[in-house]
Amino acid sequence: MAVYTQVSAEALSRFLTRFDVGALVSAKGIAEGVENSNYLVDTSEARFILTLYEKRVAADDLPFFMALLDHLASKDLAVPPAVPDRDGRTIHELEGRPACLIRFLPGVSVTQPTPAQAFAAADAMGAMHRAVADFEGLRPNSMGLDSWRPLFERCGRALDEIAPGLHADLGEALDRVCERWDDAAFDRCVIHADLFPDNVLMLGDTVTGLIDFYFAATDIRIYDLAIMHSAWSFDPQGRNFRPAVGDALIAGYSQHYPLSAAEKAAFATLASGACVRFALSRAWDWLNTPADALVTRKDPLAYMRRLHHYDPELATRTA
Ligand SMILES: Nc1ncnc2c1ncn2[C@@H]1O[C@H](COP(=O)(O)OP(=O)(O)OP(=O)(O)O)[C@@H](O)[C@H]1O
Ligand SMILES: N[C@@H](CCO)C(=O)O
Repeated sequence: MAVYTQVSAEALSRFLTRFDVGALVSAKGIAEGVENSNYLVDTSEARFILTLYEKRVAADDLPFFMALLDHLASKDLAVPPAVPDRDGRTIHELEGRPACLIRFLPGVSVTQPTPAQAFAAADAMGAMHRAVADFEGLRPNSMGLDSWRPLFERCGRALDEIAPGLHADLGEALDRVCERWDDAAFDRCVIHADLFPDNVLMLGDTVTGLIDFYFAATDIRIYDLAIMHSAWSFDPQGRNFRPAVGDALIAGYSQHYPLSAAEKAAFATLASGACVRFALSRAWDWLNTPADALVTRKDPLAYMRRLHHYDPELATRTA
């Protein structure tokens, strides 16, 4: 579940009076997601998502995220903008947390994407990268390459409590990625940086929403596709690679930006970097979330297994 902050019906009704959105009819906590508290809110006029921002989203970053959502929505991309109140403000405070009322988009996120769905989703990512060409916002990637070693060191030897050998394996993978990563070689732009299947809403093979931009940052453009490739082209445990899905992602994205020879050559390193990034954030959460918490912990080892697909020479203690 992801409802960390409870919002009372009274507080929500009062909150909604700031907007021209009608009166509160119902509100339900949304179980999906791990980062923020989300409610599905129905009013007499429409349906909305109410998001209260929790630990990982810094309030100072919200103006960047809201400007990005607005920019993408204004270009007719299926991205939900925040709803402004009567004074034009989109960022609020509710129950002591930063909060935004977001337009609801139809669709469901797929758990086992087909190649056709992967093609459509990567096509949408390519369209997003085109659409940010004239977006002026910049945000350093707080989960980018420079953050991985400090996070690895903060996890420390406790990694071996998750699986014996994880400290050595992840350390070796990190060294190899850092040696090979060439920041200067590729185009940069604002990337989504977390476009997992659960952050794409679909109806059939059509993308109806790209959501959860709260890791969006300025970074290597093709790294966004590498993150997506590592998230979409495997079963959730990371055991089986699904080449048809991987190929469809590259084909869908190439409709906007065909991969250059240098990008093709670096793709496995960028995808290994994505695996290190998600193995580390998952490991940190694993070590710092009590086993009986209501939030489902995501398995870091599912990303160690993916790592071995992209870098088969790595040691295999934890895959
Ligand atoms: N604009 C929207 N329209 C429709 N549904 C939405 C919208 N935004 C969020 N949702 C629903 O809420 C769920 C949780 O949202 P979201 O992924 O943003 O949460 P999160 O806690 O940031 O999650 P994550 O763990 O992926 O970082 C989504 O899976 C989706 O079902
Ligand atoms: N998409 C991330 C969680 C949100 O950052 C993961 O699956 O590890």
